[in-house]
Amino acid sequence: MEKITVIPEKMVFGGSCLAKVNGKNVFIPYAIPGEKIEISIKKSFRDYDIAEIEKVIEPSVHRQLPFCPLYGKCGGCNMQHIDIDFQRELRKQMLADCFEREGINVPEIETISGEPANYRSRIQLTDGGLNEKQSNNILKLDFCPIATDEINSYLKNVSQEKRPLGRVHFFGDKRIVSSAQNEYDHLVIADETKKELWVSKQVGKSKKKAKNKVRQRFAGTLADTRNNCTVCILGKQIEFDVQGFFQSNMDVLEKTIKAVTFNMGGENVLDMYCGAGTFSVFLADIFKKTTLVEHNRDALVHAEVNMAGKKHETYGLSGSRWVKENAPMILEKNGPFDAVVIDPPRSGMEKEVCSWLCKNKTAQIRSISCDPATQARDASYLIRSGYKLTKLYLLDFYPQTSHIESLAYFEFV
Ligand SMILES: C[S@@+](CC[C@H](N)C(=O)[O-])C[C@H]1O[C@@H](n2cnc3c(N)ncnc32)[C@H](O)[C@@H]1O
Repeated sequence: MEKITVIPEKMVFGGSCLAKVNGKNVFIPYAIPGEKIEISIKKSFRDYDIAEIEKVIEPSVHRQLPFCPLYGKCGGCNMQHIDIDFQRELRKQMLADCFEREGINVPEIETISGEPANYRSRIQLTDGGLNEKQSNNILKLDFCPIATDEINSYLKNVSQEKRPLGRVHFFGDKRIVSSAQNEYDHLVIADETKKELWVSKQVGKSKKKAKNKVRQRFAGTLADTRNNCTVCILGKQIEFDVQGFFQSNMDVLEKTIKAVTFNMGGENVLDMYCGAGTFSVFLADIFKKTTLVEHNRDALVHAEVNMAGKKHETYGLSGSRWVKENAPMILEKNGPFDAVVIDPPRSGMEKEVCSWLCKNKTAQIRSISCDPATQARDASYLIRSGYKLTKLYLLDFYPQTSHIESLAYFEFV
Protein backbone atom coordinates (compact mmCIF):
# COMPACT_ATOMS: atom_id res chain seq x y z
CA MET A 1 0.00 0.00 0.00
CA GLU A 2 1.44 3.40 -1.03
CA LYS A 3 2.37 5.68 1.89
CA ILE A 4 1.74 9.38 1.42
CA THR A 5 2.94 12.24 3.63
CA VAL A 6 0.42 15.03 4.21
CA ILE A 7 -0.32 17.94 6.54
CA PRO A 8 -4.11 18.10 6.97
CA GLU A 9 -5.53 21.62 6.64
CA LYS A 10 -8.57 21.41 8.83
CA MET A 11 -11.09 19.23 10.60
CA VAL A 12 -14.43 18.85 8.90
CA PHE A 13 -17.88 18.09 10.26
CA GLY A 14 -17.80 14.44 11.38
CA GLY A 15 -14.34 14.73 12.93
CA SER A 16 -12.04 13.63 10.10
CA CYS A 17 -9.28 15.91 8.87
CA LEU A 18 -9.10 17.04 5.29
CA ALA A 19 -5.99 16.91 3.09
CA LYS A 20 -5.53 17.13 -0.66
CA VAL A 21 -3.63 14.41 -2.53
CA ASN A 22 -3.17 15.11 -6.24
CA GLY A 23 -6.08 17.55 -6.06
CA LYS A 24 -8.46 14.99 -4.55
CA ASN A 25 -10.00 15.39 -1.09
CA VAL A 26 -8.81 12.82 1.43
CA PHE A 27 -10.52 12.41 4.80
CA ILE A 28 -8.35 11.15 7.65
CA PRO A 29 -9.91 10.07 10.97
CA TYR A 30 -7.89 10.63 14.17
CA ALA A 31 -5.63 13.26 12.54
CA ILE A 32 -5.08 16.81 13.82
CA PRO A 33 -4.86 19.86 11.55
CA GLY A 34 -1.29 21.10 11.03
CA GLU A 35 0.59 17.93 11.98
CA LYS A 36 2.74 15.94 9.56
CA ILE A 37 1.46 12.41 9.06
CA GLU A 38 1.98 9.43 6.80
CA ILE A 39 -1.26 7.96 5.48
CA SER A 40 -2.47 5.19 3.22
CA ILE A 41 -5.72 5.26 1.26
CA LYS A 42 -8.21 2.67 2.56
CA LYS A 43 -11.31 3.46 0.51
CA SER A 44 -11.58 5.28 -2.75
CA PHE A 45 -14.68 7.03 -4.10
CA ARG A 46 -15.21 9.18 -7.20
CA ASP A 47 -14.87 12.54 -5.41
CA TYR A 48 -12.89 11.66 -2.31
CA ASP A 49 -10.80 9.04 -0.52
CA ILE A 50 -10.71 7.82 3.07
CA ALA A 51 -7.26 7.23 4.55
CA GLU A 52 -5.75 5.81 7.70
CA ILE A 53 -2.77 7.20 9.63
CA GLU A 54 0.28 4.95 9.26
CA LYS A 55 2.65 7.14 11.25
CA VAL A 56 2.56 10.53 12.95
CA ILE A 57 5.79 12.15 11.73
CA GLU A 58 5.55 15.53 13.47
CA PRO A 59 2.72 15.43 16.02
CA SER A 60 0.59 18.46 16.73
CA VAL A 61 1.31 20.15 20.06
CA HIS A 62 -2.33 19.35 20.82
CA ARG A 63 -1.92 15.57 20.41
CA GLN A 64 -2.34 13.59 23.66
CA LEU A 65 -2.72 9.99 24.73
CA PRO A 66 -6.41 8.97 24.77
CA PHE A 67 -7.53 8.20 28.32
CA CYS A 68 -9.93 5.34 27.48
CA PRO A 69 -8.66 1.82 26.62
CA LEU A 70 -11.62 1.38 24.22
CA TYR A 71 -10.81 4.58 22.29
CA GLY A 72 -10.87 3.92 18.56
CA LYS A 73 -12.84 0.70 19.07
CA CYS A 74 -16.13 1.95 20.50
CA GLY A 75 -18.19 4.22 18.26
CA GLY A 76 -18.49 6.95 20.92
CA CYS A 77 -15.48 9.27 21.18
CA ASN A 78 -13.36 10.38 18.22
CA MET A 79 -11.43 13.36 19.65
CA GLN A 80 -9.78 11.99 22.80
CA HIS A 81 -6.38 12.24 21.09
CA ILE A 82 -6.68 16.07 21.16
CA ASP A 83 -6.41 18.33 24.21
CA ILE A 84 -9.78 19.67 25.34
CA ASP A 85 -9.15 23.36 24.59
CA PHE A 86 -8.11 22.64 21.02
CA GLN A 87 -11.03 20.22 20.61
CA ARG A 88 -13.38 23.07 21.49
CA GLU A 89 -11.57 25.36 19.08
CA LEU A 90 -11.99 22.77 16.31
CA ARG A 91 -15.69 22.27 17.06
CA LYS A 92 -16.12 26.04 16.89
CA GLN A 93 -14.34 26.14 13.52
CA MET A 94 -16.53 23.33 12.16
CA LEU A 95 -19.63 25.24 13.30
CA ALA A 96 -18.38 28.47 11.71
CA ASP A 97 -17.55 26.60 8.46
CA CYS A 98 -21.14 25.38 8.13
CA PHE A 99 -22.48 28.94 8.42
CA GLU A 100 -19.82 30.45 6.16
CA ARG A 101 -20.58 27.85 3.50
CA GLU A 102 -24.10 29.32 3.41
CA GLY A 103 -22.62 32.78 2.91
CA ILE A 104 -23.50 33.91 6.44
CA ASN A 105 -21.35 36.41 8.37
CA VAL A 106 -20.57 34.57 11.57
CA PRO A 107 -20.47 36.58 14.81
CA GLU A 108 -17.84 35.70 17.44
CA ILE A 109 -18.86 32.21 18.63
CA GLU A 110 -19.17 31.76 22.39
CA THR A 111 -18.85 28.33 23.98
CA ILE A 112 -21.10 26.90 26.65
CA SER A 113 -19.26 24.00 28.21
CA GLY A 114 -19.02 21.69 31.23
CA GLU A 115 -16.71 18.92 32.40
CA PRO A 116 -14.57 17.28 29.67
CA ALA A 117 -15.34 13.75 30.99
CA ASN A 118 -17.67 12.03 33.46
CA TYR A 119 -20.59 14.03 32.02
CA ARG A 120 -22.74 11.66 30.01
CA SER A 121 -25.93 10.63 31.78
CA ARG A 122 -27.17 8.43 28.96
CA ILE A 123 -25.60 5.35 27.42
CA GLN A 124 -26.93 2.47 25.40
CA LEU A 125 -25.66 -1.08 25.85
CA THR A 126 -26.21 -4.05 23.59
CA ASP A 127 -26.03 -7.43 25.30
CA GLY A 128 -24.40 -5.68 28.24
CA GLY A 129 -21.59 -4.07 26.23
CA LEU A 130 -20.85 -1.44 23.59
CA ASN A 131 -21.15 -1.98 19.86
CA GLU A 132 -17.70 -2.09 18.31
CA LYS A 133 -17.25 0.47 15.55
CA GLN A 134 -17.99 -0.90 12.05
CA SER A 135 -18.49 -4.42 13.34
CA ASN A 136 -21.05 -6.67 15.00
CA ASN A 137 -18.81 -7.36 18.00
CA ILE A 138 -19.78 -6.35 21.49
CA LEU A 139 -17.07 -4.67 23.57
CA LYS A 140 -17.06 -5.56 27.25
CA LEU A 141 -16.62 -2.70 29.69
CA ASP A 142 -16.69 -2.05 33.40
CA PHE A 143 -15.96 1.68 33.17
CA CYS A 144 -16.64 4.50 30.74
CA PRO A 145 -14.71 7.71 31.50
CA ILE A 146 -17.31 9.78 29.68
CA ALA A 147 -20.28 8.44 31.65
CA THR A 148 -21.61 9.77 34.96
CA ASP A 149 -20.73 8.18 38.31
CA GLU A 150 -24.23 6.67 38.49
CA ILE A 151 -23.71 4.75 35.23
CA ASN A 152 -20.18 3.76 36.22
CA SER A 153 -21.36 2.42 39.53
CA TYR A 154 -23.68 0.05 37.60
CA LEU A 155 -20.89 -0.96 35.19
CA LYS A 156 -18.59 -1.70 38.12
CA ASN A 157 -21.10 -3.60 40.26
CA VAL A 158 -23.09 -5.58 37.69
CA SER A 159 -20.97 -8.03 35.73
CA GLN A 160 -21.37 -8.36 31.97
CA GLU A 161 -23.13 -11.74 32.35
CA LYS A 162 -25.74 -10.31 34.72
CA ARG A 163 -26.68 -7.37 32.46
CA PRO A 164 -29.86 -7.65 30.36
CA LEU A 165 -29.56 -8.91 26.79
CA GLY A 166 -30.71 -6.87 23.79
CA ARG A 167 -30.61 -3.10 23.48
CA VAL A 168 -30.91 -1.29 26.79
CA HIS A 169 -30.91 2.46 27.52
CA PHE A 170 -29.42 3.80 30.76
CA PHE A 171 -30.01 7.24 32.22
CA GLY A 172 -28.02 7.96 35.36
CA ASP A 173 -27.57 11.31 37.05
CA LYS A 174 -27.39 12.79 40.52
CA ARG A 175 -30.26 15.11 39.52
CA ILE A 176 -32.77 12.24 39.30
CA VAL A 177 -35.32 12.92 42.02
CA SER A 178 -37.71 10.09 41.30
CA SER A 179 -38.19 7.23 38.89
CA ALA A 180 -40.59 4.37 38.37
CA GLN A 181 -37.69 2.03 39.22
CA ASN A 182 -35.89 1.86 42.52
CA GLU A 183 -33.38 -0.93 42.04
CA TYR A 184 -30.38 1.40 41.61
CA ASP A 185 -29.85 4.88 43.04
CA HIS A 186 -30.26 7.66 40.47
CA LEU A 187 -30.36 5.24 37.55
CA VAL A 188 -33.19 4.27 35.18
CA ILE A 189 -32.81 1.26 32.89
CA ALA A 190 -35.08 1.06 29.85
CA ASP A 191 -34.97 -2.39 28.33
CA GLU A 192 -36.38 -2.41 24.79
CA THR A 193 -37.28 -6.11 24.96
CA LYS A 194 -39.35 -5.54 28.06
CA LYS A 195 -41.10 -2.61 26.40
CA GLU A 196 -42.41 -4.88 23.65
CA LEU A 197 -43.83 -7.29 26.21
CA TRP A 198 -45.34 -4.44 28.20
CA VAL A 199 -47.01 -2.95 25.14
CA SER A 200 -48.34 -6.32 24.16
CA LYS A 201 -49.93 -6.68 27.59
CA GLN A 202 -51.36 -3.17 27.52
CA VAL A 203 -53.23 -3.53 24.27
CA GLY A 204 -54.01 -7.23 24.73
CA LYS A 205 -53.05 -8.08 21.18
CA SER A 206 -50.28 -9.93 19.41
CA LYS A 207 -46.82 -8.41 19.84
CA LYS A 208 -46.66 -7.42 16.18
CA LYS A 209 -50.00 -5.61 16.24
CA ALA A 210 -49.06 -3.93 19.51
CA LYS A 211 -45.80 -2.66 18.05
CA ASN A 212 -47.64 -1.29 15.03
CA LYS A 213 -50.02 0.48 17.34
CA VAL A 214 -47.10 2.11 19.14
CA ARG A 215 -45.85 3.40 15.83
CA GLN A 216 -49.19 5.08 15.12
CA ARG A 217 -48.11 8.22 16.87
CA PHE A 218 -51.18 10.19 15.87
CA ALA A 219 -53.58 7.53 17.10
CA GLY A 220 -52.75 8.13 20.76
CA THR A 221 -50.04 7.12 23.16
CA LEU A 222 -48.89 3.98 24.88
CA ALA A 223 -46.17 5.53 27.00
CA ASP A 224 -44.31 2.95 29.07
CA THR A 225 -44.54 4.44 32.57
CA ARG A 226 -41.84 2.09 33.88
CA ASN A 227 -39.26 4.18 32.03
CA ASN A 228 -40.35 7.46 33.59
CA CYS A 229 -37.74 9.57 35.23
CA THR A 230 -37.89 12.97 36.92
CA VAL A 231 -34.83 15.20 37.14
CA CYS A 232 -34.35 18.45 39.00
CA ILE A 233 -33.00 21.02 36.54
CA LEU A 234 -32.31 24.54 37.81
CA GLY A 235 -34.69 23.89 40.68
CA LYS A 236 -37.56 22.60 38.53
CA GLN A 237 -38.76 19.03 38.17
CA ILE A 238 -38.92 17.68 34.64
CA GLU A 239 -40.33 14.26 33.81
CA PHE A 240 -39.50 12.30 30.67
CA ASP A 241 -39.29 8.80 29.24
CA VAL A 242 -35.73 7.49 29.29
CA GLN A 243 -36.30 5.87 25.91
CA GLY A 244 -37.54 9.13 24.42
CA PHE A 245 -35.56 12.29 23.69
CA PHE A 246 -33.77 14.05 26.53
CA GLN A 247 -30.37 15.72 26.58
CA SER A 248 -27.43 13.67 27.92
CA ASN A 249 -25.31 16.31 29.64
CA MET A 250 -27.23 17.88 32.51
CA ASP A 251 -24.59 20.45 33.42
CA VAL A 252 -24.52 21.90 29.90
CA LEU A 253 -28.32 21.58 29.65
CA GLU A 254 -28.70 23.88 32.67
CA LYS A 255 -26.40 26.47 31.11
CA THR A 256 -28.17 26.10 27.76
CA ILE A 257 -31.58 26.77 29.32
CA LYS A 258 -30.20 30.00 30.80
CA ALA A 259 -28.85 31.06 27.40
CA VAL A 260 -32.06 30.11 25.55
CA THR A 261 -34.26 32.13 27.91
CA PHE A 262 -31.83 35.03 28.38
CA ASN A 263 -33.33 38.48 27.83
CA MET A 264 -36.70 37.21 26.64
CA GLY A 265 -40.23 37.68 27.89
CA GLY A 266 -43.67 38.82 26.84
CA GLU A 267 -47.14 37.50 26.10
CA ASN A 268 -46.83 34.51 23.78
CA VAL A 269 -44.03 32.07 23.08
CA LEU A 270 -43.91 29.04 20.80
CA ASP A 271 -41.79 25.98 21.73
CA MET A 272 -41.56 24.15 18.41
CA TYR A 273 -40.30 20.52 18.54
CA CYS A 274 -40.74 20.72 22.32
CA GLY A 275 -40.19 17.07 23.35
CA ALA A 276 -41.18 16.71 27.01
CA GLY A 277 -41.31 20.51 27.30
CA THR A 278 -37.87 21.09 28.84
CA PHE A 279 -37.60 24.67 27.55
CA SER A 280 -41.31 25.41 28.02
CA VAL A 281 -41.06 24.79 31.76
CA PHE A 282 -38.70 27.79 31.97
CA LEU A 283 -40.36 29.86 29.23
CA ALA A 284 -43.60 29.72 31.23
CA ASP A 285 -41.92 31.84 33.92
CA ILE A 286 -41.23 34.72 31.54
CA PHE A 287 -44.12 34.52 29.04
CA LYS A 288 -47.82 34.64 29.85
CA LYS A 289 -48.70 31.78 27.52
CA THR A 290 -46.66 28.95 26.02
CA THR A 291 -47.63 26.93 22.94
CA LEU A 292 -45.96 23.54 22.57
CA VAL A 293 -45.73 21.57 19.31
CA GLU A 294 -44.35 18.02 19.11
CA HIS A 295 -45.32 15.05 16.95
CA ASN A 296 -44.46 12.40 19.53
CA ARG A 297 -47.51 12.13 21.73
CA ASP A 298 -45.66 10.00 24.27
CA ALA A 299 -43.39 13.00 24.90
CA LEU A 300 -46.42 15.28 25.20
CA VAL A 301 -47.85 13.13 27.99
CA HIS A 302 -44.78 14.19 29.99
CA ALA A 303 -44.95 17.76 28.72
CA GLU A 304 -48.48 18.02 30.15
CA VAL A 305 -47.21 16.88 33.56
CA ASN A 306 -44.27 19.28 33.36
CA MET A 307 -46.50 22.22 32.40
CA ALA A 308 -49.26 21.54 34.96
CA GLY A 309 -50.50 24.81 36.45
CA LYS A 310 -48.82 26.92 33.76
CA LYS A 311 -50.83 28.63 31.03
CA HIS A 312 -50.17 26.60 27.88
CA GLU A 313 -51.56 24.73 24.87
CA THR A 314 -50.05 21.54 23.43
CA TYR A 315 -50.37 20.26 19.88
CA GLY A 316 -49.49 16.63 19.17
CA LEU A 317 -48.74 16.81 15.47
CA SER A 318 -45.94 17.61 13.06
CA GLY A 319 -44.68 21.16 12.79
CA SER A 320 -45.70 21.33 9.13
CA ARG A 321 -49.28 20.30 9.91
CA TRP A 322 -49.49 22.67 12.84
CA VAL A 323 -48.34 25.57 10.65
CA LYS A 324 -51.01 24.75 8.08
CA GLU A 325 -53.94 23.71 10.27
CA ASN A 326 -53.53 25.49 13.62
CA ALA A 327 -51.20 28.48 13.37
CA PRO A 328 -53.61 30.85 11.52
CA MET A 329 -56.35 30.35 14.12
CA ILE A 330 -53.89 30.69 17.05
CA LEU A 331 -52.43 33.91 15.68
CA GLU A 332 -55.94 35.31 15.26
CA LYS A 333 -56.90 34.30 18.81
CA ASN A 334 -53.70 35.14 20.75
CA GLY A 335 -51.93 37.65 18.52
CA PRO A 336 -48.38 37.14 17.22
CA PHE A 337 -45.73 35.15 19.05
CA ASP A 338 -43.21 37.44 20.74
CA ALA A 339 -40.63 34.68 20.55
CA VAL A 340 -40.09 31.22 19.09
CA VAL A 341 -37.79 28.57 20.55
CA ILE A 342 -37.11 25.91 17.94
CA ASP A 343 -35.17 22.68 18.51
CA PRO A 344 -35.67 20.41 15.49
CA PRO A 345 -34.26 16.94 14.83
CA ARG A 346 -31.06 16.57 12.76
CA SER A 347 -32.89 17.15 9.50
CA GLY A 348 -33.56 20.72 10.64
CA MET A 349 -36.77 22.69 10.42
CA GLU A 350 -39.49 21.36 8.17
CA LYS A 351 -39.72 23.44 4.99
CA GLU A 352 -43.20 24.69 5.90
CA VAL A 353 -42.09 25.69 9.41
CA CYS A 354 -39.08 27.58 8.09
CA SER A 355 -41.21 29.46 5.49
CA TRP A 356 -43.78 30.27 8.17
CA LEU A 357 -41.06 31.77 10.40
CA CYS A 358 -39.68 33.72 7.43
CA LYS A 359 -43.12 35.25 6.79
CA ASN A 360 -43.97 35.90 10.44
CA LYS A 361 -41.17 38.28 11.34
CA THR A 362 -40.99 37.14 14.98
CA ALA A 363 -39.03 39.54 17.19
CA GLN A 364 -36.85 36.80 18.71
CA ILE A 365 -36.04 33.28 17.55
CA ARG A 366 -33.78 30.98 19.55
CA SER A 367 -32.71 28.06 17.37
CA ILE A 368 -31.13 25.04 19.03
CA SER A 369 -29.62 22.43 16.76
CA CYS A 370 -27.84 19.08 16.76
CA ASP A 371 -26.66 19.51 13.17
CA PRO A 372 -24.92 22.76 12.25
CA ALA A 373 -25.29 22.08 8.51
CA THR A 374 -29.09 22.06 8.63
CA GLN A 375 -29.12 24.92 11.15
CA ALA A 376 -26.99 27.00 8.78
CA ARG A 377 -29.27 26.10 5.85
CA ASP A 378 -32.36 27.25 7.82
CA ALA A 379 -30.48 30.33 9.03
CA SER A 380 -29.78 31.36 5.45
CA TYR A 381 -33.55 31.42 4.71
CA LEU A 382 -34.26 33.44 7.86
CA ILE A 383 -31.51 35.93 7.07
CA ARG A 384 -32.71 36.36 3.47
CA SER A 385 -36.15 37.17 4.91
CA GLY A 386 -34.78 39.99 7.03
CA TYR A 387 -33.75 38.29 10.29
CA LYS A 388 -30.37 39.13 11.84
CA LEU A 389 -28.13 36.46 13.33
CA THR A 390 -27.10 38.24 16.53
CA LYS A 391 -25.41 35.44 18.50
CA LEU A 392 -24.04 31.98 17.93
CA TYR A 393 -23.07 29.56 20.67
CA LEU A 394 -21.26 26.26 20.52
CA LEU A 395 -23.14 24.10 23.03
CA ASP A 396 -20.41 21.70 24.07
CA PHE A 397 -22.71 18.86 25.10
CA TYR A 398 -20.36 16.09 23.92
CA PRO A 399 -16.67 16.67 24.77
CA GLN A 400 -14.25 14.09 23.29
CA THR A 401 -16.51 13.74 20.23
CA SER A 402 -16.96 15.77 17.07
CA HIS A 403 -20.69 16.03 17.70
CA ILE A 404 -21.77 19.66 17.58
CA GLU A 405 -24.83 21.30 19.11
CA SER A 406 -25.41 24.99 18.73
CA LEU A 407 -27.70 27.84 19.66
CA ALA A 408 -28.39 30.78 17.37
CA TYR A 409 -30.23 33.99 18.25
CA PHE A 410 -32.17 35.63 15.43
CA GLU A 411 -33.87 38.99 15.72
CA PHE A 412 -36.26 40.77 13.44
CA VAL A 413 -35.86 44.51 13.82
C1 LIG B 1 -33.87 17.63 19.40
S1 LIG B 1 -35.39 17.07 20.06
C2 LIG B 1 -35.82 18.47 21.06
C3 LIG B 1 -36.74 18.19 22.20
C4 LIG B 1 -36.88 19.28 23.27
N1 LIG B 1 -36.78 20.61 22.75
C5 LIG B 1 -35.92 19.05 24.41
O1 LIG B 1 -34.96 19.83 24.55
O2 LIG B 1 -36.10 18.10 25.16
C6 LIG B 1 -36.42 17.21 18.66
C7 LIG B 1 -37.85 16.88 18.92
O3 LIG B 1 -38.59 17.07 17.69
C8 LIG B 1 -39.58 16.07 17.58
N2 LIG B 1 -39.91 15.99 16.13
C9 LIG B 1 -39.20 15.40 15.15
N3 LIG B 1 -39.79 15.62 13.95
C10 LIG B 1 -40.90 16.35 14.19
C11 LIG B 1 -41.91 16.90 13.36
N4 LIG B 1 -41.90 16.73 12.05
N5 LIG B 1 -42.89 17.62 13.93
C12 LIG B 1 -42.93 17.80 15.28
N6 LIG B 1 -41.99 17.30 16.13
C13 LIG B 1 -40.98 16.60 15.59
C14 LIG B 1 -38.92 14.83 18.16
O4 LIG B 1 -39.89 13.90 18.59
C15 LIG B 1 -38.12 15.43 19.32
O5 LIG B 1 -38.87 15.43 20.51
